[in-house]
Amino acid sequence: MILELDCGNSFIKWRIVRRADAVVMAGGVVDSDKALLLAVGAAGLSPRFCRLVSVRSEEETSVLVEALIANFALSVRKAGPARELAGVRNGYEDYQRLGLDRWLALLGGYHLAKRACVVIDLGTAVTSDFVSASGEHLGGFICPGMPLMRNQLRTHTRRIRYDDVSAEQALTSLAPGRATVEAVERGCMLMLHGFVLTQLEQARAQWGEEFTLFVTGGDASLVNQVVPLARVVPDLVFVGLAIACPLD
Ligand SMILES: Nc1ncnc2c1ncn2[C@@H]1O[C@H](COP(=O)(O)OP(=O)(O)OP(=O)(O)O)[C@@H](O)[C@H]1O
Ligand SMILES: CC(C)(CO)[C@@H](O)C(=O)NCCC(=O)O
Ligand SMILES: [K+]
Repeated sequence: MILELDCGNSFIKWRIVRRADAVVMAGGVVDSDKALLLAVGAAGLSPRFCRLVSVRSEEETSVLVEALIANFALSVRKAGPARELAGVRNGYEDYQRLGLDRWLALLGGYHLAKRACVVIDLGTAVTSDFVSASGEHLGGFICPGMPLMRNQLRTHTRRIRYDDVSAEQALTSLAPGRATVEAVERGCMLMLHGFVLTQLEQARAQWGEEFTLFVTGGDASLVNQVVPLARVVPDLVFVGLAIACPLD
């Protein structure tokens, strides 16, 4: 069994896959190291190996790795930056600065598409990355995700206040809002839609229709309707993780 972790800024996505055939045996989303240790322990599968990607600080990541080793006596491999891997060339001026979750998701996308692709990851932040048919990573974009947009408005204004239930109800339509909650929720949603559509425009300008658009991340479902042809691959980071951290 292999424990796989995607340590994001807000949550840790985890799963345990069988080594022989990569079948997913257990998995989930947790919001702390402690919750992760509990969840993995409760799965009762005793993974002997762990591979992980983290966009957290070195210190935070080390604390987690130590805890995993102490609790489960497994050997841990961390994905690291690379100039080039699996036929893809990192497009950043300083390749070490590209977020490792982005790097793995685009490696996963290129591996699945085997042609030009755009990878959009909707989490705490929303990111987009472009890879050409020949495996050149052309760069990408970073902007705030839905939770950050809405929290910035709540934090920096005095009169924007509403609860989660009304937020969810507000999103049953995207018509102009007639209440604060509708105006904010629908406004932020349209920002997200607009972002996704401009990515599509840039891709078409470069490649015509010869590319694959991937959508991943916890909030992927928010943009489904605007890009019906997109491939929604929730575990794209894990696809890349297996490429970056092979066990043998
Ligand atoms: N306690 C929870 N249990 C199950 N799912 C949760 C829980 N908390 C959040 N989620 C969901 O898990 C997903 C988190 O994945 P996401 O890709 O957004 O990760 P993130 O850490 O916020 O972002 P990033 O990896 O980009 O930094 C979201 O869809 C969120 O709604
Ligand atoms: C952009 C995030 C936060 C998305 O999770 C992550 O990929 C990250 O911390 N990246 C480092 C900055 C960069 O990619 O340019
Ligand atoms: K992510």
